[in-house]
Amino acid sequence: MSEKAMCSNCKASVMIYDDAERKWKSAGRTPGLSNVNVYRHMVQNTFRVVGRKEQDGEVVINCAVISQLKYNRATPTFHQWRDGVRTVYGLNFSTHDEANMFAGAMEDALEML
Ligand SMILES: CC(=O)N[C@@H](Cc1ccccc1Cl)C(=O)N1CCC[C@]12C=C[C@@H]1CC[C@@H](C(=O)N[C@@H]3C(=O)N4[C@@H](C=C[C@H]3C)CC[C@H]4C(=O)O)N1C2=O
Repeated sequence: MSEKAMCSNCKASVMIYDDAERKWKSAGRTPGLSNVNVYRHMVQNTFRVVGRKEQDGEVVINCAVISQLKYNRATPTFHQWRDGVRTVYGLNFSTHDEANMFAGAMEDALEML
C-alpha cells in the first residue's frame, strides 16, 4: 500500500466555486457528504486530497497538495484552498473536530513538502 491516510476519514460536503456564476456548487453528481482525507505517497512523498461520496463512493475530489497551497480556515467548519491553477475547493465539515483534524493533516502535509 503506497499511500497512507494522514488522519481518520472526515465527513464534509465537497464544494467547488464557480467563478462565472460567483457561487459554490457541490462537487460530483449530487450534493451530500463525502469521506475526505489527505493521502501521503510513502515513496514519492507527495500528497493529495481524495473525497468519496458516502452514498455511492463517487470520487468528488482528487486534488494534489502542492507546497505553495494556502489553506484557508474561512470558518471553524468551512475550509478552502486553490488547486494552484484555477479551481477553488471548499469543504463544509460536519463537525468542528473533523474540520480541525483535516486541517491538521493538511498542515502536516504542507510542512513535509
Ligand atoms: C484572496 C482569496 O483568494 N480569497 C478566497 C479565499 C481564500 C483565501 C486565502 C487562501 C485561499 C482562499 Cl481560496 C475567496 O475569498 N474566495 C475563493 C472563491 C470564493 C471566495 C470569493 C468570494 C466569496 C465571497 C464569499 C466568500 C465565501 O465563499 N464564503 C463562504 C460561503 O459563502 N459559503 C461557504 C461557507 C462559508 C463562507 C466562508 C459554504 C457555501 C457558501 C454559503 O455560506 O452558502 N467567498 C470566497 O471565499
